[in-house]
Amino acid sequence: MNVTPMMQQYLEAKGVCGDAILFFRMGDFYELFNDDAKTAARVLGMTLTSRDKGENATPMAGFPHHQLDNYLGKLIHLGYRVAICDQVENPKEAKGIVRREITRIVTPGTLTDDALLEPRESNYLAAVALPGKKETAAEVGVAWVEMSTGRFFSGVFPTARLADQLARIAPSECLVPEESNVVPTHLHESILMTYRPAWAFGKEGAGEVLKRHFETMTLEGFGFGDQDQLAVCAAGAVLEYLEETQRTSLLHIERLTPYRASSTLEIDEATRRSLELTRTMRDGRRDGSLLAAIDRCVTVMGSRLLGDWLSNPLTDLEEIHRRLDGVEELVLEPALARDLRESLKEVYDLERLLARVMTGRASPRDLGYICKTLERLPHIKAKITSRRSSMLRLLEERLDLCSEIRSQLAEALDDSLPLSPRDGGVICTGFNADLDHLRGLAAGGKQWIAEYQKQEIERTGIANLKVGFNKVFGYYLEVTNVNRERIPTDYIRKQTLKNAERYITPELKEYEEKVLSADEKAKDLEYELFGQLRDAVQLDAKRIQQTADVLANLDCLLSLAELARERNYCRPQVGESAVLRILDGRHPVLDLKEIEGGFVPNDAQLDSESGFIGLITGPNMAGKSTYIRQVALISLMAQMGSFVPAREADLGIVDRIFARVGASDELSRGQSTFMVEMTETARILNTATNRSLVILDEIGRGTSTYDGVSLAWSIVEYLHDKIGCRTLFATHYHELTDLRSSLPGVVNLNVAVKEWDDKVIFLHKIVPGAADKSYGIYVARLAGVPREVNERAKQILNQLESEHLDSGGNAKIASKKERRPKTDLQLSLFGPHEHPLLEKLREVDVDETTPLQALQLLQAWKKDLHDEGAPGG
Ligand SMILES: Nc1ncnc2c1ncn2[C@@H]1O[C@H](COP(=O)(O)OP(=O)(O)OP(=O)(O)O)[C@@H](O)[C@H]1O
Repeated sequence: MNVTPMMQQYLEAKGVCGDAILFFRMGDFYELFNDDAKTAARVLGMTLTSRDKGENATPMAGFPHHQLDNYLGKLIHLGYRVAICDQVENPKEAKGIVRREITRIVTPGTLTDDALLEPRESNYLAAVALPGKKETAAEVGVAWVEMSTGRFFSGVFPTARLADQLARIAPSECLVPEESNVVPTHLHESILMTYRPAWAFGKEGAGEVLKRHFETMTLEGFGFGDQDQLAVCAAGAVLEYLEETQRTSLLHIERLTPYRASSTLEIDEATRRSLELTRTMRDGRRDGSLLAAIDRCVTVMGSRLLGDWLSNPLTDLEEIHRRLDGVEELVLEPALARDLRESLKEVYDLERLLARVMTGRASPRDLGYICKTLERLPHIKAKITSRRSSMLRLLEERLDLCSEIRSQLAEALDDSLPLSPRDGGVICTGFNADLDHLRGLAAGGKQWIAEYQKQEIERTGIANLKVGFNKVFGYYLEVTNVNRERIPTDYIRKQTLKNAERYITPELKEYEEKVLSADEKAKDLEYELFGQLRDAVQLDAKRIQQTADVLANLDCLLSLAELARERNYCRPQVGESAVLRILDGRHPVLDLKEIEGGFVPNDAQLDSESGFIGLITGPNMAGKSTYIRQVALISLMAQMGSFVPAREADLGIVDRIFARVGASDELSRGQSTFMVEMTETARILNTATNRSLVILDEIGRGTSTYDGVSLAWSIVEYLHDKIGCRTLFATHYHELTDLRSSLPGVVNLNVAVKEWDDKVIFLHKIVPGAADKSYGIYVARLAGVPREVNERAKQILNQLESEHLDSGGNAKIASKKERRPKTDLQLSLFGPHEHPLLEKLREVDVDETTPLQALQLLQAWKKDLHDEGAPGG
């Protein structure tokens, strides 16, 4: 097969971009070939064509170059890597075929394009390093970087906690050694796994790459010691990958911060999911999560940092108080807070702007945004000077005004700036004398041309003679054919049109030269000056980065203060003792929603005196899950330094929060709901300490009643006797309320319900004592289960309540004779003969049936009946 030189070039590029899809620039288009074209046709619906015919036929698909972001974005979000091969020389100057090179490889974790990033969310690339090839090793190193801002962290974690850490970081891509399966497969759905050669994670290579990048002899200066070897390996693998994929500078990654898990509250993966901290359980989106509900930041930097605060609540009392003090001061000074928020509204995304400067991608407009942001600083600094709280004082101290670079930018930049630095209009008049001179020349030349046109009209008497300009001939004189006779002899003909002729004169050409070259020189000079400005910003990068961090912190405090004021939150007392006392607590997310009758606040008290294990019984839909979740969220919010939705709260620091709430969709893990529930419960029992907070909902529901009760019973005993941690346990098993008599730390709670006129009203109020009824049947009625089924269920319930269970543990239902007086419901329902459905109905354990299951059963029964009645059925 003949390969054209262009195709040869394509194949070479393809050879070095691994499994990435290659966008190959040809003129004004990006083209995809072979399998790449087929993939794009399949996943993006691009039209598949063919280049050449016969044996050389090559599948091909393409799009206009200005749609790059669009196609790139789609592929990246679908989890593909994309390599971009651009033309790197001007086709006009090319000798032979134009030179092309891969200019970057874009992957989900290395995005820097604004168009492809969520402004309010961090986008991390992570790497996991293992000691040698040992997957069974006790520890792993994990590093993660945010390419668009340059934030870079690394730490060592127990291998058993890897999934928890990855859930916390939520990277979009993760580098792992080839052939390693260290990352649990269920995480592969949300994180693109990129396999790298083992050497990339090696001790020597990693150390070298880091030292070279940071230009240091050792990493001790960053706080890394011998025990952090794996953290260094992971960080090295990250940098090595960035060097390979990014063809731009990585200067904005100027620090590697060691991450110490001990200073943050541990939240495992399942808990994070159950509590919907930063994403919802149902669709994994930010909307609907706790973060979205509490975010009142006015800058995107603030929003990203708030996400970090929420994902990493603190355990250090002093640090928690520092944040709370800062929030409190802003709550108590609403005018100050308002003023600061107004100022922050004019602050741009300094972190990402700076990263663009460092990687050489900043536009003149970006520099303008940096300048505008820096101009807000003196006002902000003045406002936070001499404040009471140490947090605000510290922020004030760290807020570097960056005055020199600010005035440099302000003096140089024009008011309205272009996107491209090459088109001129970047530098304002008065900044550079040479530039002003060139612009004067260009403008003067234009003026001369206008005069010249006037003069020539007078000289020739041709009223419609005009001077025009095009790229091929430059300036010309245009005369319509009617006036051809009057053309002076010194006109030189250049171009003939249908109705007119175009001429030049030596004089015109001379001025053209002046104008064009002045214009061009002015643009070149502007480009040079722009480059100098960009370099100047680069030199001050550290200072600007620090200021960006201050602004983000300030915005977070203001956001928390705004929320506290808006929703009437209180400052929690946070201390060392193992108490949990909340008065009139509310669920931070539901509290914001319109709920009929309003959200009902609830108290909570867990401590060694009044009981540290709260056992909550109550009907379905009463609000048990909401209540226990709300207690966990309030504790967590307090430890991130936030005020909490309550009238009062006294919360002893917790080291870990465990929540097993609601069955999530576990099918993808290939495990039954019950298995997952027990695995998670096992983890809680094995890792909780007496400083932890445990929230359990309906444990044991997925198995038979006796199994379930027994398990739930022994779990509560274990938590009580062996762990002694604050616990809330919501359950349907009323039997468990007997635990109170044998375990002094257990306190029974239930959700108040009012019965009125055969109806049940959920009051959503948690009250002391055990629930005496289940109300599942009422809930089934609410869900729309037909009245007949409901009536019969009530009957069965009455029987069960009087007779309980038989010796085999099965629901004992009265025999036919006992059960059926003449007016009995079954007669009217199913006729005089025992219908097979009755047997099925008897088998139903109403206590164990959710409204949904009841509906499904009913549907199945109706179908049976229908099939039976059908002709021939
Ligand atoms: N304190 C409250 N104030 C007002 N409405 C509430 C309150 N708590 C819960 N609700 C409402 O009740 C609904 C059911 O709450 P929740 O899911 O917590 O009940 P549950 O007792 O856990 O039910 P199940 O046992 O069926 O899971 C919620 O969706 C909410 O609309």
